[in-house]
This record gives sequence, structure tokens and C-alpha cells, in this order.
Amino acid sequence: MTPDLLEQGARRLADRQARLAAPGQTASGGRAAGFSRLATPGEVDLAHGRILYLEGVNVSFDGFKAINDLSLDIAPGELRCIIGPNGAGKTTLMDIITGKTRPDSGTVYFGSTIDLLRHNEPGIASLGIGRKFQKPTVFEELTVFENLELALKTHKGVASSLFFRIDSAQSDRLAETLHTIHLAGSVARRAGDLSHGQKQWLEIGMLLMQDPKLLLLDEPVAGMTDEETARTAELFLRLKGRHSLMVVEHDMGFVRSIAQTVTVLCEGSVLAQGTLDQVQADERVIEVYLGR
Ligand SMILES: Nc1ncnc2c1ncn2[C@@H]1O[C@H](COP(=O)(O)OP(=O)(O)OP(=O)(O)O)[C@@H](O)[C@H]1O
Repeated sequence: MTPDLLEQGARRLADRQARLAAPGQTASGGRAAGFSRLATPGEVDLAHGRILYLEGVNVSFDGFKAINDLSLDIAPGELRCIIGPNGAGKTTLMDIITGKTRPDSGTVYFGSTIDLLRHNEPGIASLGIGRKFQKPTVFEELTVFENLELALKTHKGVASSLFFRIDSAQSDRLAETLHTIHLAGSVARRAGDLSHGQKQWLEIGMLLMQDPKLLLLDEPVAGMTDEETARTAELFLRLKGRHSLMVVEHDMGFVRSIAQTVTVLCEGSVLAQGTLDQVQADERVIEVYLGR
């Protein structure tokens, strides 16, 4: 795609945003359109108000219980923070959701109808669950634009990528994503020349090109400057609502700036849940953090 097309995409996006700015209008056709909508095969069924649902999940490694009767659910559009001491099971929880680790027992559902334990890792990714690991893994030799374009192609599959051409809806999404991840002014920059924070945003952008319903983010602000951390908080707050986010983070300042509900994991189970102030005042939470 050429910069011309990108500009056209940006213009279409601005037009669309102006149209949606009218009171009562939303991209889905307004509130009334939500009624009498039929479930479509392949869509996540959110009728029960949960995009992710785990119940009674157990995982042992050589007899050691890393996840212990864990139950947890996340609402559509929610931004959930997961905190907990080292070894609490936070990464293992993400590994279970993405199909990297199989639990010994328990239930893991995406929406009301998709049993994630029946799907493998690539299958789960294609259902709309994107994961960002701690270390950025962008293609350093490619430009910001090429990285995002590649993410679109990869999403389409190897065979179709041979004949891949970006259509206007995709160019709109690319322009919108560049704006969302604060990299609209760096389209032609080599990804390897970006700062650590910008690389993290680019990788989040690559996930967004695949239009995930649920995003899992593992320590997204580790190694970022204070300014990058603040801009990442802004980015996540913009993403919530349209996407559901599960953020594992040790940086409590960052958690405070984005959190609605915070879940505290300890020894593979939920120890406490509530606002950050509520969990920080919880004696059991204080004990596990200060007891180390
Ligand atoms: N593949 C594995 N084999 C053996 N033990 C494992 C394996 N993966 C995780 N564990 C153990 O399970 C427990 C939970 O680990 P996990 O990485 O999920 O914790 P965490 O909360 O993400 O910790 P951290 O904050 O340090 O990243 C730890 O005691 C860890 O050593």
C-alpha cells in the first residue's frame, strides 16, 4: 500500500468518526440494533455477559500445583489487571487460556459456547485471543508500516498472503491502528530504530490488525520510561470497551492508572478481587506481599 492509500484511509476514518460523533450513533448501529440479533456461527456468544470463564482449573508440574482450583471470569470490554507475587501462576494462567498449557481438570470457555480446551494454540489465536509476551518481537529490519501489513497478511494465512492486497476496510484499520498506537508519524521508520516503548506499541498494533476480541498482555510496561508508561495507560484505556484486556503487571502505579477490577493471584488461586484500594487493604494480600 502506498502513502496515498494510507492518507485516503485516514480521511475515511476521520469521516466515519465525524459521523459517529452524532449523539446516539455507534459503529454497530446504535443501542436499538443490539436487540433481536441472531447468534452467528463463529461469533463469540456474549449473552451471559462473560467473554472468558474459567472454573475449577488445576495444573500440576511434576506434582507441584501451579494452578489450584482457579475460577475467574471477565466481562466483554473489561480491562482486568492480574497481580500477584512471583510464582503465583499468572503466566501459567495465560498459557492455559492460549492453549500452551493443558489443565489437568477444569473448564475454560470463551464466551458461553466455545470450549477452549477443545482447541489448539493456533486455533485459539484465530478465535480472536491475542497474546503479547513481555519482550517485543517486531521485525526490526521492516518499517512500522510493513510490520503492521505483515500482521494482516499472517492473519489471512500463508496461501492467501501470496495474492494479498489490502482492501479499503483494512487500510482504514491500519490507519486507525497507527493513530491508536501513537506511531502515525513513524510509518516509514525501521522498527529496529524505535524506542523500547514504541516497539511494544508496534507489537500491540500487530495484534490489533488481527482484530482480537480478547488481548492478554504480560508485563506490558516493563522497561518503559515514565512517559511511555503513561501513554501505554492511555492506549489501554482507549482499547477497553472495544476489546477485552487481561493485563498482568507488577507496576502498581500503572495498575492504578488503568484498573477497574484487580484480581490477586497467589499459589495458583484467586486470593482477592476488587478495586486496587480494596485489594491493597486486604490483610491476606498485605501478608503475601510483605511476607516475602
Ligand atoms: N513448565 C513448568 N514446569 C515446572 N514448573 C513450572 C512450569 N511453569 C511454571 N512452573 C512453576 O509454576 C509456578 C507458577 O509459575 P508462573 O510462571 O505461572 O508464575 P508467575 O505468577 O507468572 O510468576 P512471575 O511473576 O515470576 O512471572 C512457579 O512456581 C513456577 O516455577
